[in-house]
Amino acid sequence: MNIIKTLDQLPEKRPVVLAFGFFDGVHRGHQAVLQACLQLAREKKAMPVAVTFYPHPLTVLLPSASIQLLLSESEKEELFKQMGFETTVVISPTEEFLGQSAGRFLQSLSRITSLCGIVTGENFTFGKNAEGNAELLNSYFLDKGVFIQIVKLEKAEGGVISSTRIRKCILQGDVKKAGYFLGRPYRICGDIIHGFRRGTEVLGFPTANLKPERERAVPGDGVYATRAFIRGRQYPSVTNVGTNPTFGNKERSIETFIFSFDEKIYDAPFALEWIEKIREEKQFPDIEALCRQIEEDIKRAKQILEV
Ligand SMILES: Cc1cc2nc3c(=O)[nH]c(=O)nc-3n(C[C@H](O)[C@H](O)[C@H](O)COP(=O)(O)O)c2cc1C
Ligand SMILES: Nc1ncnc2c1ncn2[C@@H]1O[C@H](COP(=O)(O)OP(=O)(O)OP(=O)(O)O)[C@@H](O)[C@H]1O
Repeated sequence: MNIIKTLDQLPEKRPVVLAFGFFDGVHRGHQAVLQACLQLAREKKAMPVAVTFYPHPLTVLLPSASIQLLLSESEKEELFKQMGFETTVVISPTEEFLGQSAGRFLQSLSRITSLCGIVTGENFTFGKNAEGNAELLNSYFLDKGVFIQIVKLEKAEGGVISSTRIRKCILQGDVKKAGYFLGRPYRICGDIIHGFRRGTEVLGFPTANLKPERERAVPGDGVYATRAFIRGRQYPSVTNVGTNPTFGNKERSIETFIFSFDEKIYDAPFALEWIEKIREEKQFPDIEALCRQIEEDIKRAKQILEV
């Protein structure tokens, strides 16, 4: 994947079709925009380019805001690549960039000599206070030889699919619905860290403790059917998110019990796919009651994962 940092660095000789957005999650709505960009580029014999941002514009305008993202920068680029994009522009948005008027942004686009098409969704906005919209983009380029394609909004379950809506589902534990809106299960990559070793020594259910990236959306507390990915292989598993009230931990942890697995995995890259919530995390009166419940959780996870 060829990553460039500004629109000025786009090739001057080869025509380009751009798709604009933050694209967090690369959900089904984003996929419609990106597919339309690939298709238009094929028709125009042009290079399709996804134009995105990092960090999230909100955190630039409001540094105290914390946003819980659905993808890391590299995961988003990998998804663009899998769809067929060879080049991505990742703009680091400054306050000045975000504060420019819609008119100035349009002028800067019209200076790209190789620009032959732009694709966005119906709800795309740009410029200070989101004053520019898809309609303005269309009217501005009407007589400038740049084809503007506005993609209809992808909807599901009574509303428009959006990154914000998917983040809410995940925080509320509805990872099944999040996966439906994303078009694939929600996935978190991260390092394995050491827990208190109670899982192995007290309960008989050893767990891999996942430490996700700092800005990552983590499903709400509860027990989930999950799939773990280690060294390119996938394993059915069950994951508890929470503070382990039975033991009164202070910190929230993400602990995965992988079925039929007894390797040491501290240094291996680890990823977890979240399939469906099983139950809330609870305080148990004793360790035996917790263990009995974990046995039930494993049975239910196996049903959900069909293993
Ligand atoms: C499937 C599963 C379900 C769990 N459910 C609960 C729960 O409801 N309440 C709780 O206090 N701890 C629960 N735990 C967490 C255990 O308390 C935890 O695995 C144990 O404290 C080991 O922690 P350690 O890895 O830090 O040693 C669950 C663990 C697993 C694997
Ligand atoms: N449901 C959708 N259907 C079609 N296009 C969409 C949809 N949602 C977003 N888009 C388009 O995808 C591009 C990226 O949008 P953006 O990153 O703002 O996503 P979003 O899901 O709307 O995010 P947020 O929830 O943060 O507003 C834009 O061109 C936008 O118009």
